[in-house]
Amino acid sequence: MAKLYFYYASMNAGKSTNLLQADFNYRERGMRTLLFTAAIDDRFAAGTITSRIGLEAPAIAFDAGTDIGACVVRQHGEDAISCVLVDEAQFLTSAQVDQLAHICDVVGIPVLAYGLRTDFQGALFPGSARLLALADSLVEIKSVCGCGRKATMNLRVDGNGRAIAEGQQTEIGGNDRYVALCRRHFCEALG
Ligand SMILES: Nc1ncnc2c1ncn2[C@@H]1O[C@H](COP(=O)(O)OP(=O)(O)O)[C@@H](O)[C@H]1O
Ligand SMILES: Cc1cn([C@H]2C[C@H](O)[C@@H](COP(=O)(O)O)O2)c(=O)[nH]c1=O
Ligand SMILES: [Zn+2]
Repeated sequence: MAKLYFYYASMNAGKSTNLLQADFNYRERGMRTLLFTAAIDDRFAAGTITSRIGLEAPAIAFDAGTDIGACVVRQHGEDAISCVLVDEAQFLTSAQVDQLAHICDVVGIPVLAYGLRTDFQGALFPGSARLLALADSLVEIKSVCGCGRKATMNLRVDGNGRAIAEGQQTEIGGNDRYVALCRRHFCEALG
């Protein structure tokens, strides 16, 4: 039975790297995959999944209006797909996560979704909340805070490295705008 996996982590933990390794693993065995990433994340070339370690691969860019379920069914009808991989899964809508579950349960293709668990205020993203509720398997990708504890939180910082407590949930950025911290140091930074 195909399963829905949610690989979650803080920023800079290796989510995209893990995704690209899993994708390579399928493709080196001659199996076809379909990759998705959020159109809103424009840090790198549009429609590309890029890891900080330098790996990259083309992907279908999704936004809130993308019917991922229909897209996968159409592509699968043309040439069988062995695995669907989704990066930046925190930006999925709840309905799109339901489509991913449908792809597993009805179409029979495993889905590997990679994303943040929480935002800069420690709140769940909508896509992550639905994945935490629906996924067959929840896998944490671990990274480390400067103090040696597990970095589970994402602190948003300004150009001077000062913590930002208020703002929109979505603000695209990399290591210049976010620092992955353990809960203790995240809470201390927010005062
Ligand atoms: N040259 C490198 N060699 C090994 N690891 C690296 C290198 N550059 C970055 N990394 C590691 O890659 C990880 C970030 O990978 P990435 O897939 O971009 O993360 P995420 O998608 O979770 O934000 C970090 O743990 C970082 O330490
Ligand atoms: C915490 C947080 C993050 N984001 C954005 C910032 C990045 O563009 C992505 C996550 O990138 P990753 O390195 O691939 O994990 O999400 C945001 O919009 N709001 C937030 O609170
Ligand atoms: Zn810490």
